[in-house]
Amino acid sequence: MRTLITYIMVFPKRSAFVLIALLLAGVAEALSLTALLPLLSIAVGESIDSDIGKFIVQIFHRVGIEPTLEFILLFIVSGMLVKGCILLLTNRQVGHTVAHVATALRLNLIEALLASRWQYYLRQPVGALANSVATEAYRAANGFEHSVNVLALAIEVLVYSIVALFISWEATLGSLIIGMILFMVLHRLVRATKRAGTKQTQLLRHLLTYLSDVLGSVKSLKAMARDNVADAILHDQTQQLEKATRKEVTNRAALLALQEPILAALTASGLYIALIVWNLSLPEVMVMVFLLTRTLGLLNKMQRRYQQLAVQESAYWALRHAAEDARKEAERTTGTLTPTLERGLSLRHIAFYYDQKPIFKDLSIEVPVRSFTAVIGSSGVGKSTLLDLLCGLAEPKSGEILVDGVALHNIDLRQWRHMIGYVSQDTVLLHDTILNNIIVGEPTLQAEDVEHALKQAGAWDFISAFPDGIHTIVGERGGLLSGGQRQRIAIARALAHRPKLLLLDEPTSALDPESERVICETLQKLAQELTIIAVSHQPAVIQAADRVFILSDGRAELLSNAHPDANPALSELDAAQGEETI
Ligand SMILES: Nc1ncnc2c1ncn2[C@@H]1O[C@H](COP(=O)(O)OP(=O)(O)OP(=O)(O)O)[C@@H](O)[C@H]1O
Repeated sequence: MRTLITYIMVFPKRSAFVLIALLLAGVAEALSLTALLPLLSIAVGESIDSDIGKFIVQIFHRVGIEPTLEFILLFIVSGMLVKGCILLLTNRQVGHTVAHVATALRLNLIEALLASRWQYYLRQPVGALANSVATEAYRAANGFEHSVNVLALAIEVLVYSIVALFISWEATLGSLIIGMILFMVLHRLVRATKRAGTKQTQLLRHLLTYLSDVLGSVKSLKAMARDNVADAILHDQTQQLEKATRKEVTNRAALLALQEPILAALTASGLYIALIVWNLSLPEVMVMVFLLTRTLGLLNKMQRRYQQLAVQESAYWALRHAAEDARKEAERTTGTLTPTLERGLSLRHIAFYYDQKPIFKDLSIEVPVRSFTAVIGSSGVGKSTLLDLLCGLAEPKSGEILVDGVALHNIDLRQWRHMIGYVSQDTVLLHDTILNNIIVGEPTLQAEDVEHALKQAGAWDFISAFPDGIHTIVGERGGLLSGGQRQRIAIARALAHRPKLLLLDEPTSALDPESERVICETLQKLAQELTIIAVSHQPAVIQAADRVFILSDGRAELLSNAHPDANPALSELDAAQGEETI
């Protein structure tokens, strides 16, 4: 019930439209059916003595129409036709609405997640997100359809009951009470279906999270013949899912199977009481039985719809809670100032912790504009974290990050990030063309910008050699390209929007010496126009940099100001790594 009300409150206009349409369809049908009574009286040659019958005949006379058999038949058929047309329009609207609801739920979750703090986002399993966007959104939208149908059927029951009340209020009340008892008795099956639905939602989440992890590392698993281990776990989860689905289907079938005989028994009893105990006339009894069977039939249909809603509702709540949790963890953007990068960047006395784990204690770094700064240090010392701080993906606990002397927390983060080109350590390309892999997220980019960036990144030569050039599909996670080719495309992606600050996390780790030399030369050239900070272990990058900082013990130390032939940073790095191993 809570889900039903929530759906209506979340999508009020669409629900109202569908409901009104369904209501009109119900009224059209009920009105045409009320004509049944005089029709039957005329058909069997009896005088019309019921109130409703007289009332209808009076209305016909008032509008100057003689209620002949032909006319009443035509009236009923027209009523049904109107109902059919309204239903057609309604169902069309329901279809549109279901698609709209699914899209709205998907976008809501994706937007909330993308706007969340980086630390929160990092903890979300990708498979669960894919499951939410695909399966849960679809199931939740179907739940909306069932909700509106439950409401529409409830209104139809009301309309039918009102019509039936005019004929015999005793029989109507009696059958509604019996209908309610039936509803309550069979509600156990609805509750069991709800549990099966919740189980399915949980299992699908786990299954898809695990599946996406397995598929992400399938190469190494296959190479070590461990893919059967994944099989076993997936098999087990699939079996549990099958069990939950079986329960749901069985409960649904049981509800359907039990409703019909109970309804038949009730109708037979009603017929007996009306004919034998109350001595009603045959036309009256026939119309009444028709209306009551229909009312109880509608009640049953409503319960079946409600059962289907119970299966899907857990998907809606799972999706909604995921979005709400993400919104609670939304990135705080307090800054409003427009950033410039004319003088340089300063990190002053930065302290940073992951939970309780200290990464930086007192980190200070100065980076002038139009320079190439390399940051080195042993693994796990905090090099990538430093780049996260510069992008505003992580916030220092104390100390300041200044951009042209303005504190980063006073700067509009989105504008600041628009000025950044970022190449991450693990280059993951989209399963799309090279062109789209570079344009991604920046609709203003043209093919010329892409070509320029590819040339800057030293990728143009190998791409022009492909038969489809920049329209070549790179495969799943860029799997159809070599590691070095992927990295150069990632660098081109970072350069395409002509950033002012280029941040690179191990930019040449997958390159052969020749490609690395080309990239380093490119970076040196680029440093004449923009500011570059590269985290690296590669000697070539360290040698190419103007300035090298080494991170250790939560601090940064400047090692050189130029790139001499024998860079002291390299021996410092070796020493630091040696200490780490000891
Ligand atoms: N999101 C996170 N939550 C908690 N701890 C983290 C998180 N990210 C990194 N760490 C930890 O913080 C430390 C610094 O990580 P970081 O990735 O910055 O190191 P790094 O110097 O770039 O390492 P590498 O050279 O191996 O890439 C590591 O010990 C890591 O385990």
